[in-house]
Amino acid sequence: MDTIETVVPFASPATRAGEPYATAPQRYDGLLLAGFGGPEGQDDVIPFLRNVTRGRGIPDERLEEVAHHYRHFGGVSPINAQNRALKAALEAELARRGIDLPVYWGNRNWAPYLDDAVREAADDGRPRLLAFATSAYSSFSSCRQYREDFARVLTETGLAGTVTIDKIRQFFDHPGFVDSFVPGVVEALAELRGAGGAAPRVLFTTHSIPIDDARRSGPSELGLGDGGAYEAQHRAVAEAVMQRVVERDARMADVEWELVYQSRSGPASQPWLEPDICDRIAELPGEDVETVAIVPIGFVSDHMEVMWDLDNEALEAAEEAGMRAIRTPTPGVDPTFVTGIVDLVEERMAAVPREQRVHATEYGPWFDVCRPACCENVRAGFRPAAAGIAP
Ligand SMILES: CC1=C(CCC(=O)O)c2cc3nc(cc4[nH]c(cc5[nH]c(cc1n2)c(C)c5CCC(=O)O)c(CCC(=O)O)c4C)C(CCC(=O)O)=C3C
Ligand SMILES: [Fe+2]
Repeated sequence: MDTIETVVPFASPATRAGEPYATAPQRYDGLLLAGFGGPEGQDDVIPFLRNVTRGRGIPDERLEEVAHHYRHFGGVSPINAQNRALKAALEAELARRGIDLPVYWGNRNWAPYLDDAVREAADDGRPRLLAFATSAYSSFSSCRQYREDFARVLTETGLAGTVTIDKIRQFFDHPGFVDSFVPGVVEALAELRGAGGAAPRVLFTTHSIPIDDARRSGPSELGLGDGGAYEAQHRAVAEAVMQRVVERDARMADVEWELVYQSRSGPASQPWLEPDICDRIAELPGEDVETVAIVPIGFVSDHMEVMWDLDNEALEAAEEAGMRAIRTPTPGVDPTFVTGIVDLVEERMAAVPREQRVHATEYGPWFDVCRPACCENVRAGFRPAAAGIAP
């Protein structure tokens, strides 16, 4: 059998050892902040969407239908500004702790591209990169696609074998992520409930994905069914957030929560995770629910899915249903989140043993290194991925 060196020479020796957790401390030369990317003007919109859908041959007319969300905001996605702010916040926190780790920011789908970030790190003589991707859960879109793009970029730049990229574990249940949602939910519930009102409903919301992708999310041996690790991780995070909310405000012990999905795309014939947030909102008045807190646990910042699909569509659905609704904040550059990311960087550099790692749910601490078929996408077929165990 081929070894990882001959098949996918993209990861550091620490990762190639074949263990799911880093076993020895590892020096890194730079932190690769890997984002999705978004357009920054009307002329960028269609080229950006062609990048997002590359290899799938989607005609421009169909892309123009998706484009209207971006067109509505002048062709500008807020996501790049949010990643610039995150980069600055990470640099400040790394400097505060005296960690010599320059941050290289690169996106999968728009400038600044991952290719340029990796070339820049190589030019600076900093070849051992540790990546933080701005996506917390396990699935093709939120984990593996980043790893495949790392491998593609190392090949296309000719830097495979020179630059290595390891990836920080999926961080859905790191306290830095989980805790950052709590104050917003506490505040929203207090506001919605007012003085002695009925219990509001909490809708934890995340990006829908095809059920085929959900089933394959995470290592198959966990046997998590149709929703896979993706759904299980979200349910666990929702529960952890609610537990912390009730610890802070005991009046909310009777509040019920649900997991809902948003931003579905793709052909109607393909099943995606449900229920859709707007469908649920329309049903709630019939179940005597009068107010709703919408908690975007699937997103690290207020990008287009939040600004359009929640602040526009979901809040409108609530208004039509005659319900009061509050959308709570995403982590953004909240210090709880930023210090949590740097804690994850330190955890990985020091190879902290699994038992000593902080985690807020029974599904954590998630693995440092993915298994061969982890989050594979059958539609896309096999592509090599960085930061994984040898096939
Ligand atoms: C799980 C998930 C996250 C992670 C959540 C997170 O951690 O952020 C995420 C993030 C993002 N997705 C984004 C944008 C898009 N996603 C698309 C398409 C798709 N996303 C999917 C899933 C996810 N996507 C899926 C299964 C598809 C269908 C493709 C297929 O069939 O395989 C399309 C194509 C058009 C369309 O199909 O609608 C666009 C334009 C942006 C940028 C927003 C901005 O600009 O602010 C961000 C951060
Ligand atoms: Fe997406």
